[in-house]
Amino acid sequence: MIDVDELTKEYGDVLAVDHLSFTVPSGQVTGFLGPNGSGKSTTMRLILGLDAATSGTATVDGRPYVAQPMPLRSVGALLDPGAVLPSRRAHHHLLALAAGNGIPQGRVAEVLAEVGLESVGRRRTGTFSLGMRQRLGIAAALLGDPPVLIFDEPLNGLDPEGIVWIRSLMRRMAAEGRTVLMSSHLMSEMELTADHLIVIGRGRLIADTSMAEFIAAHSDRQVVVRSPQVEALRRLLADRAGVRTDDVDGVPGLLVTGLEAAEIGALAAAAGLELHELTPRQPSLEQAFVDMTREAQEYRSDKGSTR
Ligand SMILES: Nc1ncnc2c1ncn2[C@@H]1O[C@H](COP(=O)(O)OP(=O)(O)OP(=O)(O)O)[C@@H](O)[C@H]1O
Repeated sequence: MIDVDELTKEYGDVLAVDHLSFTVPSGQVTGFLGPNGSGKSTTMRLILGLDAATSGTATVDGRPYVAQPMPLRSVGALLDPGAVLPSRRAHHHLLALAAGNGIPQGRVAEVLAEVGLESVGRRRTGTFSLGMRQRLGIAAALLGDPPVLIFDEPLNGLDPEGIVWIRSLMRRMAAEGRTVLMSSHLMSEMELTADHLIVIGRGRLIADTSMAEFIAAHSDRQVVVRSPQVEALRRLLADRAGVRTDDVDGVPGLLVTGLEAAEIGALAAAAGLELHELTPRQPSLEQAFVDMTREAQEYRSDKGSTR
């Protein structure tokens, strides 16, 4: 279990993490979300003792990372896949990590196979693509068979097969009872992978909730409506509902909030307007996140406006 308590990090004038508290439980995948610069990587670095907190604490299974007797056996992390010497061969890189953490050498071949790099293990990492470096970073994280895994943007550089592979790896690790914390900007993938979400904005906690609750709480029910008489339809609906232009799929239409599809159909029929599409939109994490971010920005500008 990861415990973050009133964690705060200042870089000069920048408050990167601001009295942040949350718990990441075991047995599920927890997604870590926030707009660019919201403090996700900083929080992960603080949990891993790579940076010192200004105040507050972060512990893994009750101890700070630096106090773990065999860190790689306690926590596996992928933060910066570029942080490998380019002249090092992949399996030498892993052997060195294993030796420093009391991990049997045989484990190196196992994790190389697990991440699909067994055939290139003898190659120098400088010749690796971004996706291959990412896989090597994941191999390093898995090396000590740790109960806690922390992944910062693990999907970067991965091809579609790699993305599906990460999803099943994360799900399997959680099903085995491990604690899995992962950040990603790929919302559709996050929606398929995570059970729980920690959402931050400007270093502060915005949401700590299940995926289903987050989507339900932050996305409005919307209906996509297309019509050859789109302007007349807009005028008809504007008094009764939220109406935005929506040119998803390249066909101009309206995105209507606050009316059911049947109500829109009835109104259009009564006004003699022709409809070409009337589709309730399934709420998604992507939509919820965009809506939430908009709310968070309003919250932030309220709080931040000193002029
Ligand atoms: N070493 C550092 N020195 C100064 N400022 C830093 C440092 N590391 C991070 N910051 C600042 O802290 C804030 C949070 O950055 P952080 O990288 O943690 O965000 P993030 O949520 O991971 O962003 P992204 O989604 O873009 O990866 C940013 O304003 C960033 O510029």
